[in-house]
Amino acid sequence: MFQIAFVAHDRKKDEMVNFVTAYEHVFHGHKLYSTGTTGQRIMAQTKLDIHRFMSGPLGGDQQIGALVAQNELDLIIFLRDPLMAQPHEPDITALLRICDVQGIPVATNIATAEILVKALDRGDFAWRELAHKYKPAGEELK
Ligand SMILES: O=C(CO)COP(=O)(O)O
Repeated sequence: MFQIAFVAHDRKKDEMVNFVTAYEHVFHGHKLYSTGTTGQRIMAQTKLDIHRFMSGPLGGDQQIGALVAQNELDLIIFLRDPLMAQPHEPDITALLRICDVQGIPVATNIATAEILVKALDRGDFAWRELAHKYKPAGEELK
């Protein structure tokens, strides 16, 4: 079981719902998280149980970033809108940065999301179990 987060900007929410619906069988059985509205939309369309954080502009990206900082997320599907400025742009940048700090797979478009979910289905995320085991949260203090 892995921990997976879904985040989608408004003009990407339909795409996210369609994507998660298509791969519902893969996501089933994992621990799922999302920002507020994204999770609401996915749960209305699927049978998945998702722990919803706050809406992105109200701090949801930061809450998901906190899980990443603690090495508690294994995959993030973050369908960003590259053509629309967001009021919480610094939060978005911070979330992507902390994913790079921790080396967490994050898909920011549907093509990458497809590849990662197929990898998840194939069992290619087993290395994350080792990451949990050998890199406990807070080990590397600077
Ligand atoms: O703004 C978001 C991510 O930056 C998404 O938030 P919602 O899922 O609440 O719309």
